[in-house]
Amino acid sequence: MSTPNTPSGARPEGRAPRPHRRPKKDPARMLAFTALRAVDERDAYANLILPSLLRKAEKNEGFERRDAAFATELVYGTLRMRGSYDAIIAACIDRPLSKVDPNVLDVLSLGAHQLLGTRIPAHAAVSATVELARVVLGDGRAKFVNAVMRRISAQDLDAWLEQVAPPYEQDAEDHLAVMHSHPRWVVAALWDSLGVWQPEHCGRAAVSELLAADNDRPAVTLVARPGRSTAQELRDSLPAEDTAPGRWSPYAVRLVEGGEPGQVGAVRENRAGVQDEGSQLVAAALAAAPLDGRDGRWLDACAGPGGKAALLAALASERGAVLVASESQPHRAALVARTLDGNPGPYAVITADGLRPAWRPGSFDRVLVDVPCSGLGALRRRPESRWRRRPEDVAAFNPLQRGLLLSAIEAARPGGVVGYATCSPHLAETRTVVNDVLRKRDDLEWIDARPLLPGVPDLGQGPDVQLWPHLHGTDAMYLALLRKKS
Ligand SMILES: C[S@@+](CC[C@H](N)C(=O)[O-])C[C@H]1O[C@@H](n2cnc3c(N)ncnc32)[C@H](O)[C@@H]1O
Repeated sequence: MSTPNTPSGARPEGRAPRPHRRPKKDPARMLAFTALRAVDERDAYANLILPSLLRKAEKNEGFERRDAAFATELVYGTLRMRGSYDAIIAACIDRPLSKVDPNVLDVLSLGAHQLLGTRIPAHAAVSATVELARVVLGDGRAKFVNAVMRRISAQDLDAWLEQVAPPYEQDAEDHLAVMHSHPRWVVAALWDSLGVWQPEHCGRAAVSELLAADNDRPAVTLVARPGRSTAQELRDSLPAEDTAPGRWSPYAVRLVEGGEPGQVGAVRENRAGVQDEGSQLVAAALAAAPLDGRDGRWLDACAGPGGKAALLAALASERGAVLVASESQPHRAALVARTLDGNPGPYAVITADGLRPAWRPGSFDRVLVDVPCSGLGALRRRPESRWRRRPEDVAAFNPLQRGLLLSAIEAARPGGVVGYATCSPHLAETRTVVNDVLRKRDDLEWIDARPLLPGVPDLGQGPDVQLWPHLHGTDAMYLALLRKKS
């Protein structure tokens, strides 16, 4: 609070002027603010900018693991919950959010997350946010931040959401969008898809669970590349309490709080990697699809950065087959080469446009085409992407998705198998693409993928499969398997 001056400008007797105190710099909060600004201003990706800021802070500011974990939680949590926090901040100020300086809004969002999404005591969250505001915004705007933070601290998250979300009965999608911090169009798209795949479990409770799962931090999952390491080896290389077995994939190990992939020798040696179980299931299902005749040439037509290719290459090696991993972006092809390095059997990494194939038609026995997509199935991992994506992006991907699937079909021999995968449950990117292609061709048989994901429940009516974060604990991967008739 500033001390009011007397009319003459002299301070009232007996009250010494408060000495100006330099604001205290808090490195973790400063770093979180810098990361948020980069995401907002330069469209940076949090999962890329944050590790580089943390590396610098470790080197120059002596950041420890605890500081890094705190800064990461601040950035990821704030970005994920931004929709809910914006609605709450809007209720605490008397002008539209669009009129608030984005720097101020980022400080307020970080503060709202500390107040409403962490266990930091309210007084500490308010004072740390005001200190941050003094450093990055100056004393004048810090007073505004102080006032808003005090209003936010008046109630907890549930009470705020109850107050600011429109009633469910009035507008169900808007209600869920505010409650679970998703754009409304994403709520609508996920709900539509859930309704098709899980008609019995697609009511308010189920869709709320799905949206809430998008806001959970996903556990880090490792893949033991077959023939190169085993799940048991991975578990043995960490303290028992740091790991849990995979739920569905025989190659998976889940890291629980505290487990670090870098501590695992097999990961450092590329014999294992970090990979969501959904992706492991997709690669394993393609490899397990029944096939008559030759089974020696496999293609991953959209391989970058190489997670599924590495599992496929390891499985191919065990069977004496060769994997060609193809990717259109040279820098991503380089990542594929790095991921596949040391694979025991033969493989090739090439840079090629899947729409203009570098191979003769009918060359391959198994083909995976894991197409570029909206990524709505991996919102847990990329906290800013839900705010960046637009509904029109989905339509924009469609011609490429269809083209890549048709090309993959051309690449397969008669009798060969094609797996069409997306990391999105949006119907326009999944079943609609496959149905469109099936309508145009009579040389394809739609294989039931469900038995190829043994033990995995709630996969729908088939023949394709859709995984869900709230049901399977995986990204929302989609897989359709097609066999080219002989
Ligand atoms: C969803 S990602 C694949 C992820 C990968 N399968 C994995 O598990 O690591 C899609 C990839 O397709 C690539 N891509 C986009 N257009 C392509 C094209 N026309 N031909 C080949 N690859 C393409 C993108 O660069 C991206 O690396």
